[in-house]
Amino acid sequence: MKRVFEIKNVTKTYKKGKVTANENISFSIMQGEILGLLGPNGAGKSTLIKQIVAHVQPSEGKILYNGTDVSTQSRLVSREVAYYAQEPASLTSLKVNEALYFTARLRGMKKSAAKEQTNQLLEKLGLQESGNKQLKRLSGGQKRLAGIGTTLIGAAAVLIFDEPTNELDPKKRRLVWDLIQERNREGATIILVTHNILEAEQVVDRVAVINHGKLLAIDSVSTLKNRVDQRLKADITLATPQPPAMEALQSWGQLVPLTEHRCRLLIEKDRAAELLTFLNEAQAEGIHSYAISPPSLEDVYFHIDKDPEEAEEEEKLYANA
Ligand SMILES: Nc1ncnc2c1ncn2[C@@H]1O[C@H](COP(=O)(O)OP(=O)(O)OP(=O)(O)O)[C@@H](O)[C@H]1O
Repeated sequence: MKRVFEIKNVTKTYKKGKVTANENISFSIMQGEILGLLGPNGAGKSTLIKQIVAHVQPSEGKILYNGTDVSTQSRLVSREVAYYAQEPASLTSLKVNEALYFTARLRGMKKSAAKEQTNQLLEKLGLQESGNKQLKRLSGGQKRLAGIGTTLIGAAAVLIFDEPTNELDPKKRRLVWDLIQERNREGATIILVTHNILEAEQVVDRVAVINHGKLLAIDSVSTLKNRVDQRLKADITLATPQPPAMEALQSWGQLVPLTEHRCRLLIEKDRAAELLTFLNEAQAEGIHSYAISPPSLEDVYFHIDKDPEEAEEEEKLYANA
């Protein structure tokens, strides 16, 4: 598979070296993939993206786009790589339809095609009524949708989305993920910066986890999941503290008390069916409700991103259970 971007030993510091936003990061972004960039606030994700789109220069290292340094081809990158920052200062005085249309033109579309795609996207995103409004006059969610429109418009080879579904209602979230996946199926490479691990898990091929400016892991979702505890989690809500069923629960696997009314049972996969039967029968004995889930990308994230103190605390908790 072809490497679209190669990030090579990138370090970015601010404030004369006092703040290290990215530290010696190296990885490649492959053509046609959906790569999720995960990490907590201040981890260094936006800094990395700004360097990928050549808005900011690395302090050390370099970034190649199709084999050539991005800093020597920033015009080409801005044509081929669609990125809408979370709070773009420059576009907010434009009307929504102007922002879409001009972006399409900047990406090399002919006037008539740009107009047509602007109208199509306004309709798809449910923004027809807002087409003539200035971006700064839109609600938070509408602004986000307009930003997604400016990323989707044209035929960019790479699309970068920063928290695309923030502030969106559930229907619009679904719509946005569908549109992103549609562009990916058409061949676009997608980079997705997000905190929303649960939603990202549905769409990403690979995940890069960043914290404190460092790349902590990069791999496919399934490989990363293999790094965490493979047991199923049964999260159980108790009708009363210490109900009669509690003793029996302990014989099923590792039982971790969470609160007075909640506990987590970790069981081997092959016992799930039996456990379901038991839980249904045990409801009369003080089990209020339950949910059984396999390892998730969220587990992976917490596993990778755990600081040593937290890890020790958790180990103790599980050891005492
Ligand atoms: N222009 C700047 N000048 C000084 N420090 C900066 C600058 N931009 C970012 N930083 C610092 O670099 C670090 C990484 O910031 P960055 O915005 O890349 O994080 P992020 O992962 O995108 O966070 P978030 O999820 O909150 O958007 C932070 O400590 C931030 O304060």
